[in-house]
Amino acid sequence: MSKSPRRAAVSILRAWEKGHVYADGLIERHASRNDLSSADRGLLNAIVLGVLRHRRLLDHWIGKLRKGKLDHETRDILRVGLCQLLILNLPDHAAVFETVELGKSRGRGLINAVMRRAASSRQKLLDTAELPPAVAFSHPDWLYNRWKKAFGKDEVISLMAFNNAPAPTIACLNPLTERPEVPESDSELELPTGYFEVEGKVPAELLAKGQIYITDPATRHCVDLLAPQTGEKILDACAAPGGKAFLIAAAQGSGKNLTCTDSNEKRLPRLEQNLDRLHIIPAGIEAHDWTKPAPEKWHGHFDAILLDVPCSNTGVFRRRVDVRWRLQPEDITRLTRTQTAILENALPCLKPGGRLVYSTCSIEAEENQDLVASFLARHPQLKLEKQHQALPHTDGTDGAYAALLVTNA
Ligand SMILES: C[S@@+](CC[C@H](N)C(=O)[O-])C[C@H]1O[C@@H](n2cnc3c(N)ncnc32)[C@H](O)[C@@H]1O
Repeated sequence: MSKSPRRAAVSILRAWEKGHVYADGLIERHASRNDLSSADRGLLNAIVLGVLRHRRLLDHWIGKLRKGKLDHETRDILRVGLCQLLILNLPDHAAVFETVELGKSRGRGLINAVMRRAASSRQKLLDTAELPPAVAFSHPDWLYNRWKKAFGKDEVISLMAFNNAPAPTIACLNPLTERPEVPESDSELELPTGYFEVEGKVPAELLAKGQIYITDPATRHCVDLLAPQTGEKILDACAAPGGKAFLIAAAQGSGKNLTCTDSNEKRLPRLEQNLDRLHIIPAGIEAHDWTKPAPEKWHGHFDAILLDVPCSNTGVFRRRVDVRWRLQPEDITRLTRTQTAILENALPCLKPGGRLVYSTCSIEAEENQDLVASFLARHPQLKLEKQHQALPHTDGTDGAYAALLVTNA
């Protein structure tokens, strides 16, 4: 039986709180399980992402509207209700009535009272100017403090505001297939050639035929730095689900000299399917954990290597809305150890004179510029040719870092 999207939102928030699964996966699973219409799917998505983006502010409002303890379920119902009322601006009567319906009979009086109080004090609640920025823009204190140190207070506020705005869906045309008719668009985004904003429904047919790939334009920086040439042997070491492998094959005119690896075997079928749909037959797809030494067969084998390493994802918070609540400071330190090991083990696989691009979707210097600088200090045969850091709030794209390292011939 079809469940209301609001009820599904509460179940998802409960599951999210208890487990380690990311929100996108939970939304997809619940939407299919409950057989939601596309309008209801849209509402479910907006509510869950809205609650996760504005979680800290919603809790601040709940604290203002109701003193005393709340059980977890009632708190989630109130988050869902206040998100509809104050973030999504849905009509008061629907937001209040539908939210009260979500409660068990003994809790409905409380939910009703909080929702009505919120509706009548809307203006006051929405005036967040006096709140600490990390509360007003719903980010953890440690990240706010870290970014304030790195970027300055004004910039961190623009960054947090950017992270809370819904992200556009952007598609890249596949130059390996016939150019399709692209849907008309009123997009105001300035996009590179070959990219367009998808407004409304994603064109399923173009996707299925491999004529487009959904991606953010920031993902191209690392491949631009790598500058793959036709005929070169290239390794995409952390390749799943295949976004950058697609760009490399597109630049080379085919995937026949491209080797893709990933340590997560479960992600390999999706990588293979994506490449297949995009008309790319790579030289090989293999499971390999690059924190371990490279197999002998790859030593000195590649003209160019892309290391699109696992990272904190701090550049993509507007798309991965719940990462800010999962990430801990010690995760960044742990990730830098993995990133360094991947670099060290991939380096011997370059041919003399080869090129290596290290890339992340992080905006943390510790994972980017600092890590590359220490790597270079240990390998004087390498030179930093170029690096590029895209910042979400200044570039208007996802955050991304890429560094091109070249070896002496
Ligand atoms: C940022 S994602 C790569 C995205 C991909 N390049 C794309 O454009 O679609 C990082 C990938 O690194 C993989 N990974 C994590 N640790 C790894 C390791 N030690 N060796 C190889 N791959 C690893 C993850 O499974 C994940 O698929």
